[in-house]
Amino acid sequence: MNKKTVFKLSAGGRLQGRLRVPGDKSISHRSVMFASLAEGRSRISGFLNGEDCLSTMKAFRAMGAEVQIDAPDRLRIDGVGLYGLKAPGQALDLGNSGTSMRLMAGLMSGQRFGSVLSGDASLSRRPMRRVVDPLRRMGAQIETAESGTAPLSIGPANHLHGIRYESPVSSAQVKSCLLLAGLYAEGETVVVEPAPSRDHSERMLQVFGVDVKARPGSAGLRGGQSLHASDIRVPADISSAAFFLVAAAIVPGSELILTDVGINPTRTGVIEILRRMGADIEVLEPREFGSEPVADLRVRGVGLSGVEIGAELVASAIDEFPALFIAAACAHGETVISGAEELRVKESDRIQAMVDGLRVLGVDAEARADGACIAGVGAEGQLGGGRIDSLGDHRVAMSFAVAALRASAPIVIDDCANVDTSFPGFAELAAGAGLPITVDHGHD
Ligand SMILES: O=C(O)C1=C[C@@H](OP(=O)(O)O)[C@@H](O)[C@H](O)C1
Ligand SMILES: C=C(OP(=O)(O)O)C(=O)O
Repeated sequence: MNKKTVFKLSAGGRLQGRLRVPGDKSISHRSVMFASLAEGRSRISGFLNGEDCLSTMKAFRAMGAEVQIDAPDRLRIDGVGLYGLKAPGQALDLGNSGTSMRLMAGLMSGQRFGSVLSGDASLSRRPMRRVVDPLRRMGAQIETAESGTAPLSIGPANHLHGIRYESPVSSAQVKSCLLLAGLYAEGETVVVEPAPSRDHSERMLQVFGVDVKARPGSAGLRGGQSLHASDIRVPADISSAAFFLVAAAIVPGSELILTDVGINPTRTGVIEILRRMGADIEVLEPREFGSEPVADLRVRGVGLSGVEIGAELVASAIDEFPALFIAAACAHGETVISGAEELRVKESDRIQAMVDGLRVLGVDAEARADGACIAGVGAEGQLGGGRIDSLGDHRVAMSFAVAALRASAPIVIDDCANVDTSFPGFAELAAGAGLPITVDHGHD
């Protein structure tokens, strides 16, 4: 019997309405981490009550941070101060969450006690040398499995010293990891990246009173600075909104308004790419939630055209590519994606997973080392139906759910339980807006 969660979609449909997707995952993780390290009480609203952020929350509770859940999206955190965390009794299990593991690798490297960070099968395949190597250069005692993967064993901090690190990858996880270690290091820690990655850590650390020198493509701080409690209002996650942007954009006649969406410029590549494809997206009432810009987004369905997406747009849309593969499959003409090799080391190999799934739906798609080439069916054409393996990757699962709007036959998607890591309630919210989805949770 199938024990896994399956999404079942009938073909066709059109989305309409006004909705708010859950809180930003990156900002929610950081809110728990920084509030736990701060002195005083912080209140978080709009928190993403998804499995990944709950893994972070449980880890900090295990180290003595007082986290009260006032409502699923409201937390009250009594921080323990920069040196107040306690040794956890056991390994910290970070589930499916790369962000938790990489950021905490930096933080734990600065503690006076040792720790072990572990994760599920997918997280245990993901590369960790990108954080371990620079952390060792800072003086951290940290070991990986032979393949450079989790579990990570981190020894008690001896003496960390700041470094200037030119990262070969654009990664907010690497940058944030080193900044967190840098809080415990002597001198300054500076990270320079080939292209700017999301800057939520820099913005939020400043809110908590840390002097961070941030410029597009680099960030630095001096060690020993303490954090002061602050209230955080988390915007709706543009990475979750992306499924709805694509869902409305690929079906002429649809119209959606997505409210309170974070539009930090390091995250808005998906809007830029969809607009280049011809999508009608309006940014309404731009405003701020603390240090993060937000707006309502109105999207209307019109015909899309294929485009070339190069390396310069990859970092600002990194998690939105699975959804963009679906937009490309529905567009008129060819879409060529390059410079996106990072997609191969996410929860799944997202280039292969998306190309394989599109082929099941009859789309002419080819995987390349650093991207893909997708021949779209155009506004008049249709995708086929079929059975797709999401490989347990939340974003692959949600992307193929959206594809059903343009399919000629039902789509069944296997292994969808991990949608709860980033977007709890996706199926219900999408069904309410008109996506013909039902969920089969399987049986034990
Ligand atoms: O810092 C973060 O919160 C994240 C950074 C990105 O990863 P990389 O830093 O590996 O690009 C992104 O894919 C992930 O979902 C969240
Ligand atoms: C890559 C992702 O997350 P993480 O790296 O935190 O697992 C994601 O959410 O798409």
